[in-house]
Amino acid sequence: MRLEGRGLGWRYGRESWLFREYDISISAGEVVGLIGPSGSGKTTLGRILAGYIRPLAGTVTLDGDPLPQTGYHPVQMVFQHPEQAVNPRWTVSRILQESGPLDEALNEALGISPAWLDRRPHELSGGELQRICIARALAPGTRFLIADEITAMLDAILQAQVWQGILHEAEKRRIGILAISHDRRLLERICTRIIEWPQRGSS
Ligand SMILES: Nc1ncnc2c1ncn2[C@@H]1O[C@H](COP(=O)(O)OP(=O)(O)OP(=O)(O)O)[C@@H](O)[C@H]1O
Repeated sequence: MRLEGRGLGWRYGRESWLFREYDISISAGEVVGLIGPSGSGKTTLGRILAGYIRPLAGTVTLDGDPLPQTGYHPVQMVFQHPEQAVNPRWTVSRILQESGPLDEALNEALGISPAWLDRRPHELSGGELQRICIARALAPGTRFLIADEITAMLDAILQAQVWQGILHEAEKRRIGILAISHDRRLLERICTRIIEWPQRGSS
């Protein structure tokens, strides 16, 4: 399976184009790093690939077909700020089950404590809540994961543990990953290849 963006272009309102004619392709099982300057449009690209926004130019396809409009989305995105991605009134257990039944082995691999399940988001730390968002995004229907600075708030040991859990799951299920990060050392450790995001105006 292949997630492909062809000729992608985006700009906000009348601002200059953040990117134009941008091509990107991620295959099943690949872990692709994306690194580049702050504010250059990497998150926006991720949102386009995950189907949150339609590109102003170009197309996104999964094995040649447009991204599905209904049902569970095979391209999941996890953001830098987990508190913005969950319903604050729901329990952790309900948040996790939004995308399918609880997966105890995956939760354990991500360092999710069973004691958190009855809590609400504000009763977890940012790093704890992020692991919930990651587990939710790795439901059985996920084929690609767009990971946007997802472990920036974790210390080095937890960061390593969480990525180990994600990579183990991805390898088992041949999930393709786009890891967006400013941390080149992290990307060099986890990725099969790294893409340098083009400078603004260079494409
Ligand atoms: N909804 C929006 N409306 C207008 N401008 C926006 C919007 N979202 C982002 N921008 C602007 O678009 C540019 C690209 O933002 P984006 O978040 O995609 O960059 P980024 O490369 O992911 O940045 P960072 O590495 O800092 O997370 C920035 O200048 C940002 O201020």
